[in-house]
Amino acid sequence: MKEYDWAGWQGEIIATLLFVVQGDKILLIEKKRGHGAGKVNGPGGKLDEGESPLACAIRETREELLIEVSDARKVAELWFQMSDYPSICCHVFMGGEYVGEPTETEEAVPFWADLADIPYERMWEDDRHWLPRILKGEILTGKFLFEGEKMISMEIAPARF
Ligand SMILES: Nc1nc2c([nH]c(=O)n2[C@H]2C[C@H](O)[C@@H](COP(=O)(O)OP(=O)(O)OP(=O)(O)O)O2)c(=O)[nH]1
Repeated sequence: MKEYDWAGWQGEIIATLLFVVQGDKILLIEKKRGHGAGKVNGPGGKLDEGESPLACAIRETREELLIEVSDARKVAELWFQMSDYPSICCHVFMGGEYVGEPTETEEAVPFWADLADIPYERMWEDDRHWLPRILKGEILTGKFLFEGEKMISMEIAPARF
């Protein structure tokens, strides 16, 4: 894997992801449009002006799945440096309580996956390295360098927020 100097790195975009877990299931989406369309991911997107990452994660999940999550907490911060898209600092949240029914929208098709059978082959290449760890309760930072769709550098470390 390639070395990358992250000193002084700043994301051009600040974005969020929110993973809802209930029992042995995780709520995922097939993303219909935007960056990563066609991939499986959690709901999320860019911060609005003046919005906090937590408020953004909850809003994006409301807009994409029509559910209101009430107990989201931050579990990871991921830095994505990409060759073909502005760099993204992504705040990742996890929750388990919500009202509403996960519903398909213009942005996403929701589905529940078994925690033991998450479809990593349909997800971004880095996800298999950090998602299992946050699902076990770890708090992480991750730094990922992409050349197109290919991950060419990865650093993951324990964190506290
Ligand atoms: N799980 C995962 N998510 C990623 C990776 N790279 C990456 O940009 N994302 C997520 C972070 C953001 O939620 C989203 C990209 O942000 P974006 O804000 O540019 O795209 P979007 O079209 O969803 O945004 P929006 O217009 O709805 O606000 O994709 C990755 O490697 N793994």
